[in-house]
Amino acid sequence: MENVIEAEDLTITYNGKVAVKNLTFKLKEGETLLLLGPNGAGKTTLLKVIAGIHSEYTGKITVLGKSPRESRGYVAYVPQTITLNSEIPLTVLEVVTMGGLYKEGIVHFNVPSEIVKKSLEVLGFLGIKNLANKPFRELSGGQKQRVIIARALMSDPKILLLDEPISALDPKAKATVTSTLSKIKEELNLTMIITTHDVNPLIEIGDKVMLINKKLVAFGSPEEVLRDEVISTIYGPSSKTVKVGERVYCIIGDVHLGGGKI
Ligand SMILES: Nc1ncnc2c1ncn2[C@@H]1O[C@H](COP(=O)(O)OP(=O)(O)OP(=O)(O)O)[C@@H](O)[C@H]1O
Repeated sequence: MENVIEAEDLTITYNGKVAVKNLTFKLKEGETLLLLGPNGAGKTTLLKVIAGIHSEYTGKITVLGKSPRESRGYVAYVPQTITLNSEIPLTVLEVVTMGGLYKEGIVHFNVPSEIVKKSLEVLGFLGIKNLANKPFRELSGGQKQRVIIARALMSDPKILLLDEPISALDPKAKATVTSTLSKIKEELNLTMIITTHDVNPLIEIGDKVMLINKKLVAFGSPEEVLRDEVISTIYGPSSKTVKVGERVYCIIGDVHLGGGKI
């Protein structure tokens, strides 16, 4: 397996001010990285650098062997906030076709039939073809997130970056979005980086976990990173990990890592 992302001593700044520093890690093709850290830790900032949309950094980072800017066409970035004007009554199909139109650089409303066909295929692949003609703004949070993921897949990315895809969802919707991501991982073999405050629902799809807090705190397998002595350095002495079967889960005080109450 090839390394698709390599960072060495990466320090990212905004107008000269350090946001996150000294990140060194490698991610192989098809691996899923769960990126954790408290508010302001630098998670979104790192995704933006990998996506080639923020370039103020020192150190080295390559994406698919090139600079992030050069690899932009192969990376899909799903931001935390879905910026679709809810005043415009777009259907799900229209939202997904947008992903194909961006790729082709097309800016007219006469959507080529092959893009419509592909959009329906992608919706079918994610098991939500039945939503195609529904107004996007009327969907539940979990349905919206899956549609936005479908839109990101329209550009045939090799790398999928997802910023907080399960935050603000109820536990059932978290599980549905996680199984969508699991399907993408299994069947499309994409390399994914997923930021989250709630690692537990996603733990089953994480090959690697990175914990940052303005610098690299830990990077490795879930078992290597999700240990009491590691997470307590960031989340305090009452944070704990528990092993259930083969999986490790995090508990912080009476809440899971940034997530729901237990
Ligand atoms: N556009 C910007 N200009 C200046 N500083 C910024 C900008 N975006 C983020 N920062 C700063 O960079 C640091 C990291 O922010 P970032 O949004 O990457 O954190 P995060 O881990 O994603 O946080 P959260 O979990 O709250 O989304 C913070 O100190 C933040 O204030």
